[in-house]
Amino acid sequence: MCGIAFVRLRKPYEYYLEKYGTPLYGLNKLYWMMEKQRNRGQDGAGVAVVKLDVPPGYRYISRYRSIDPNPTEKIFKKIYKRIQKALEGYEEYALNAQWLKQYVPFTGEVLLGHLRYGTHGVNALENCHPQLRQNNWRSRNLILAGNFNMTNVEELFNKLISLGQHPKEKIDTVTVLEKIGHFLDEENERIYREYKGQYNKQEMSRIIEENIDLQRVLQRACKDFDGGYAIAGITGYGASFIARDPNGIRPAYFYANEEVIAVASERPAIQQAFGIRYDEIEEIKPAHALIISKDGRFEQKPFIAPQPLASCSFERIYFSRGNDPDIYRERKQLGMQLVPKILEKINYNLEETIFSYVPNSAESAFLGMIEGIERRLSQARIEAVKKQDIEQLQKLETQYARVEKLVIKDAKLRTFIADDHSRNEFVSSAYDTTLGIVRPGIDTLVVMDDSIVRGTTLEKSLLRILDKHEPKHIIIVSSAPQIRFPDCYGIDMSRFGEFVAFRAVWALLHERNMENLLEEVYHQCKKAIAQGGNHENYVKQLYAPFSDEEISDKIAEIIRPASMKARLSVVYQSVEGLHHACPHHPGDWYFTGNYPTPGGNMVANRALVNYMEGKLERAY
Ligand SMILES: O=P(O)(O)OC[C@H]1O[C@H](OP(=O)(O)OP(=O)(O)O)[C@H](O)[C@@H]1O
Ligand SMILES: NC(=O)CC[C@H](N)C(=O)O
Repeated sequence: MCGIAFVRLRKPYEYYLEKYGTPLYGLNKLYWMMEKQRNRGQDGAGVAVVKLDVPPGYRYISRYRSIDPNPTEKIFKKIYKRIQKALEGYEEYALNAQWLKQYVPFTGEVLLGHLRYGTHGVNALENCHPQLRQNNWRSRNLILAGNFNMTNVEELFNKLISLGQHPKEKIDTVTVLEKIGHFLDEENERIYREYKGQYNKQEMSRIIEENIDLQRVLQRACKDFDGGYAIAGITGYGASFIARDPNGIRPAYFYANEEVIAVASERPAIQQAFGIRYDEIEEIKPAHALIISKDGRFEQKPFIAPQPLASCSFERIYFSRGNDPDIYRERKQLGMQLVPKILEKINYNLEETIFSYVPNSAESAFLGMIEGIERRLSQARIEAVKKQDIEQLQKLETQYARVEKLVIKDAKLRTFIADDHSRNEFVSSAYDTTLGIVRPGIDTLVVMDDSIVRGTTLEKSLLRILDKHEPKHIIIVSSAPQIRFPDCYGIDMSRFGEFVAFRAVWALLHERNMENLLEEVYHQCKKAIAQGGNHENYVKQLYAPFSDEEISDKIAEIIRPASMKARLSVVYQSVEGLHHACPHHPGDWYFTGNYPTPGGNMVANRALVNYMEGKLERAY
């Protein structure tokens, strides 16, 4: 998913030194926003700072990146230490803007931070953002960091080659950087040609910087992008942009006052760093870029034709921080609306049921579920009073939802976004439980989780732990619907073999001797890939013959550890339920296979072919 954090100081640098008494004002805000977005990426982080109007001969771009287990902390420690060291013996200049900007790194007005959750390329330092495209002409420098994933990297890569470029790697970060960089170069040339003869070469640099049209650069650079993106870029002279994809798949928010412009992938990061109200934060409109000129003026400008809204609902269910007030309410609603299904599963027997949840992102959905149960109980009491049904009233008087904290998560990190190599081991050691609470052989456990993707968290850890309580029945409730299809817009879920829902369908197809459907779909997908162009998502046909319940039951069979004694059921959210709870984030391709871009269908088709042919590579 990746997280972006951006700060633009709109006033002269000395203003902040005077007002806040420190050269670290912008950096501290950036640090805060990055810390509050650590949920978005654990593979690495990076920070780049651009200083405005530094004389030639002095560095004006500083950048640190890290793939340390605590990368943000590591980077900022290093930055602060570096600044402190530069000031040693020169303490009297600590608030001298001109001196700081000439001699101390990271003392600039335009700051960009990034937390990486890699979807293309390995978890190496060189793949961390911000990425730099350097040049001796200041206006040709480009610094880029983004939350994005492109489905058509191959095509974009080939286009770069046809332009005569020689890209150093075939990953989307490089392709995106080179693509935008190329059109920034062309924009430089366009202006040069326009003013040629009117100014000398040195003056020309200023003229170019004054006239660069970033909207035009983005219009030309992004037109072939097929993917989800929120991309932040800074030019060497300080003008910057944050561009959001035409479907609004990836999130981006901003806040501006007379001192700063701040951008982040999530609202709580901005709200907390600046101590403001939520209604002061705006969403960057899909298909628009927030363009900030060198002098600090800003405007949202369209750069691509808008497409139907498909904002990622998985952001709401799991990815984003749960303390965004809207997300909090949506998650509660997701949990609340599962109550009828759950009550049915436990035969309305609250006395012998314990409710709990998997920390952390499922907590709000769990609270919603409990609120839903309490509401139903109070409704039932009101009805019993109305009917003067004393017996029912007496029964209801002692009924309540038995809530216990059964699962404890020791690890601070998120298991889902841990890299593939360490994930299994990490999952098995991440959770612990509180024994001695459940009545063996009597109680049923209802445990809320936000998502079941690979099912490894349940299979390798939670079910084993929960079964130690010797409950009669364990019901795992997922606040998200079944994850059936790959994501190709920023979440690293690109192989069918990773989805427990797909493994379930695979098993069902074989059990019912439907291998011919599998063969047929495989050939359709293969043909589509060979033909290229726009195709439908043929893989949907594999899910079509089965009901949600059939797939859920098969999932329960698959994730059930061999040693487990309790009965096991899995209850999922429906897709309609998801849309009801999160009406403004209709993107649901991982649940439905309805991709908002043609490249998405191709990714699903390719992922199936890869699976059938035993290829483990990503499908984009
Ligand atoms: O089915 P799986 O593929 O195994 O993954 C799903 C699990 O991973 C996530 O937890 P995570 O530890 O990432 O995050 P959290 O603590 O923020 O909820 C999610 O909340 C599920 O519990
Ligand atoms: N999750 C993301 O947004 C990833 C960004 C980019 N595709 C990378 O792999 O680094």
